[in-house]
Amino acid sequence: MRQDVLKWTIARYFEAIQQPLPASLPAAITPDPKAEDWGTEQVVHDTTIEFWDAGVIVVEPKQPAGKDVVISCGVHGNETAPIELVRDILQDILSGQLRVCQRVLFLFGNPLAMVNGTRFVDTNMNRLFSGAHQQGTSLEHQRAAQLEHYVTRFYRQSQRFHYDLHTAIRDSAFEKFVIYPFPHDNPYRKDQLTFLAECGIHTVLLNQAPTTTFSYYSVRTHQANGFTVELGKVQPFGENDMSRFTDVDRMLRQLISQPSLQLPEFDPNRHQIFDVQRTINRETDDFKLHFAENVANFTEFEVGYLLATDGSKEYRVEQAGERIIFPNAQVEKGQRALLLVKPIALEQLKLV
Ligand SMILES: O=C(O)CCC(=O)N[C@@H](CCC(=O)O)C(=O)O
Ligand SMILES: [Zn+2]
Repeated sequence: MRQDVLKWTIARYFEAIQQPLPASLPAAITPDPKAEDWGTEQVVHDTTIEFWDAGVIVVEPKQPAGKDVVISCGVHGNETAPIELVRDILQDILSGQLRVCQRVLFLFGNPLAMVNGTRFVDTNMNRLFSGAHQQGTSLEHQRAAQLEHYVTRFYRQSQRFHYDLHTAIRDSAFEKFVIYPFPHDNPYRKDQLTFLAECGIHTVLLNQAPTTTFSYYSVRTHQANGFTVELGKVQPFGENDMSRFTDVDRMLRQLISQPSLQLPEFDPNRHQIFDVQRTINRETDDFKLHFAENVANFTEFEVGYLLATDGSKEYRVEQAGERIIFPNAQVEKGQRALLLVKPIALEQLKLV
């Protein structure tokens, strides 16, 4: 009996970093010491599946149809729904049930944090891309550098995609949404918005500045169509309602198994767009949010409402319609503790 590819990832990663596995882990990630390993390469239906590293799996059809697709998950270790979704797609490829015609790089981002059941171990890995990993030596710094290296080694053809799958810490008024990384002078893509809508994702946040996230890295460095994709709320392994993700699962499978994806016409009414107005970084030890833990992403407060204090500095709602995203008072100093977004009309975007 073969190990499943997720359990194999955990076993391989812990071998590589020469650390013992914790005695008790969730069943979904507990390696079976007696099970057969995947080795370094498998061939299924004329497609080679290469195991470049723990959690770094390249699917290489004999005659690729033109797209290079990166699908990553587990950059935050406790965001389990995307990890289970990617595992299931991979299992179907490895068993021959899903025939792939595009080149695909699957990544399980942070196996150490997956085992810990935490967002990260030493530091938030999704702040360490575009070279930021050079400023430290933790395992997360090392892993971010390796992930950049593997993405660089993978991208070869000109049509490039990267869907970095996450879940949010809080509930969200719009359960699924994406962060569209800052495109610099490039237009927003109608076909990508339509693909996302077919995934059941109709809410889009436009980031208006460079960041050190994984998706921005692929967009900026490799000219990929890339997104941070938020698929609901963090849950422990085995407790996700995977029926919430059937559209995402179906569209990712179509993307990698069809030579040319048949999408409906672009329809502006399918998308609601938010512009990031303000990014509030934590500056002091005394950063506080002035609303409850259970207040959902996209909640709107009245103008003047005191959202947060950072030492003596106050952050209030400045404009009608501002909504909160990703509030987190526990972030390291210098990191983003809150985003404020506002709806904008799709007509205002440069679209192609
Ligand atoms: O729910 C939260 O507070 C965070 C969820 C999450 O991990 N979001 C990503 C967004 C990355 C981006 O801005 O593209 C993150 O914070 O890394
Ligand atoms: Zn995340």
